[in-house]
Amino acid sequence: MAYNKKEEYDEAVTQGLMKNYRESIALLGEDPDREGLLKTPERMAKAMQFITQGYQQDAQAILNSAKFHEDVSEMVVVKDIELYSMCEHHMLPFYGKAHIAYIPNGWITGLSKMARVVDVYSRRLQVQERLTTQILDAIVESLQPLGAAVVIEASHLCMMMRGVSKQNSVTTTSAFFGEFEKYPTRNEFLKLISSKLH
Ligand SMILES: Nc1nc2c(ncn2[C@@H]2O[C@H](COP(=O)(O)OP(=O)(O)OP(=O)(O)O)[C@@H](O)[C@H]2O)c(=O)[nH]1
Ligand SMILES: [Zn+2]
Repeated sequence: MAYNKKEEYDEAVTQGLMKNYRESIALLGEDPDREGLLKTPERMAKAMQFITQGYQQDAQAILNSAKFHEDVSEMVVVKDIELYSMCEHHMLPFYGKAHIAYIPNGWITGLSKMARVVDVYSRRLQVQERLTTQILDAIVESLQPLGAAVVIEASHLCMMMRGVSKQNSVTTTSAFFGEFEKYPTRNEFLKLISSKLH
């Protein structure tokens, strides 16, 4: 399965979405037959299928595809993983960064798989809180670690382009498991992700 690039689109879904988007463009007062808009319903249909391709992807399959036995028990942190998701209330984007950590308990996974799991759950209709816990739960289920943590910082276009129109608010959500429920470990992680050193 292509993780990063959706190359195949379901024909029936594409046709259905195209019909809807053509109607939407007309309802919004535009001319769907104007040259610049002629291909727009098809582009939107493909873009939306790309943005929601996470429904067809399996986080466990991804994490387990590069799962290695390793006797280490030091904290692994992958920070600043960029994410783009869609708020389920307005179907407008929210975007930001995810920071993930875990303490292995016999198993590690490929570092890139963390970022792929972020994509699997970001590319759906989401709320930031659920996105955060789904990523955590996937890591816990696959690796059975001593601890795991996920922090997401994101800006929501539904709060920026419309509604309360607040341009600078950033929402932070977090989810902790095991060792990270204790303060020393949690604080070490929070300190590491706030550090500017790479
Ligand atoms: N908890 C949570 N809320 C979100 C998220 N994304 C958007 N929202 C909020 O979902 C809420 C939906 O509220 P409603 O009152 O039903 O919708 P609305 O009238 O468009 O609300 P306003 O955005 O305040 O204009 C808003 O407060 C949004 O800010 C998210 O990821 N998590
Ligand atoms: Zn919204």
